[in-house]
Amino acid sequence: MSDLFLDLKNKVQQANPIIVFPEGTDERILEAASRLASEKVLQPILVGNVSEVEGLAGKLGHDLSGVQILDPKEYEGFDELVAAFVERRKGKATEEQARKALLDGNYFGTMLVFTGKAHGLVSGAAHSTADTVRPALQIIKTKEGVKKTSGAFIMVKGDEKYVFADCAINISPSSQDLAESAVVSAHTARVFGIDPKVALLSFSTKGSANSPETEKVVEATKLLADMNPDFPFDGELQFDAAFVPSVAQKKAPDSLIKGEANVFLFPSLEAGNIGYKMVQRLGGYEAIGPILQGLNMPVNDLSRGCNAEDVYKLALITAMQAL
Ligand SMILES: CC(C)(COP(=O)(O)OP(=O)(O)OC[C@H]1O[C@@H](n2cnc3c(N)ncnc32)[C@H](O)[C@@H]1OP(=O)(O)O)[C@@H](O)C(=O)NCCC(=O)NCCS
Ligand SMILES: CC(=O)OP(=O)(O)O
Repeated sequence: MSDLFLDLKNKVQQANPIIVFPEGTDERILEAASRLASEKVLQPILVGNVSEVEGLAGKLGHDLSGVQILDPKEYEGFDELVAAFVERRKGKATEEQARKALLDGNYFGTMLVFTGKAHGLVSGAAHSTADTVRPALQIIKTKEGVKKTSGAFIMVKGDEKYVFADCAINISPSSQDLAESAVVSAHTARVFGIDPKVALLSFSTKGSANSPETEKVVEATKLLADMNPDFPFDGELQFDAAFVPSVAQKKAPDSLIKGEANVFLFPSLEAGNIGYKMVQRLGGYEAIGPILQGLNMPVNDLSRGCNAEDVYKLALITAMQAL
């Protein structure tokens, strides 16, 4: 495991937080939860039918000592969660709707986090991003000053670390969304020991093309400048002008980041989601995330293409966000 994650593990281990995994019968989740508990890194809660979860763990040879299993149908605090859900949704859910929703692992797990019974949640190995994050958007909500959450990936290969955003949430971000996302992504970079140099990406560099799509990124760069952030940034830049110093010199000689960007803001979810998967699958980078940025409490999504190691690492990140 890289220094980044060994460091995270040491930090998290001291606090030993409770992390809920709504997909208790997913093999990758079981493997990661068993490992996290046996290494005493954190206290996992698996959501699911107890005999089903235990049966599968037994079959796969995973020890569940130190792992709690909660079945929403049998949970003794269920009525309390229903009342808290109805209260939080303020007229948007009846008691009957709340009872139905809370039988779903993602809603149940999110309410455990919201009510302080767990410190964070990791899901999405077997659910789409929409189904994983919707409960968090409705219940946990964004922090003061953050209008929209966005999904960042930490892309890691050896000592190289980059932040890619938004690869998961906002399908067609506005220029304001992009500027705000740049600020929270720079914050995410710092959490992972990256000194942020932010590029707002486009298919155009400094006016080499002109269209509503390029204008959106130009406008986002201006809005970001108005926010007076404490990190270097530039846009609109093509990826090569953002990442390769010799190309930056040709295409954007006055660029503040000089082809040394390490935080990349994609102009649309199409670009971000396709881009991260290409770098992961063709470039051989580990892609850890998506880390949901700007929420009040840590809830993180997995790609359905994840493996147990990805679950383990995203759980470490989630636990660290909870410290
Ligand atoms: C994220 C997503 C699921 C939200 O869509 P949705 O469920 O239709 O959202 P709605 O517009 O119904 O809003 C539901 C709630 O979430 C909130 N919300 C929606 N998007 C949000 C965002 N980006 N940040 C914060 N809150 C958000 C809304 O304000 C609303 O809150 P309310 O019910 O308290 O009023 C949707 O944008 C989506 O599907 N994105 C793409 C996900 C994806 O497939 N990614 C690729 C794989 S990673
Ligand atoms: C993040 C992501 O793309 O998730 P999935 O692969 O599950 O759609």
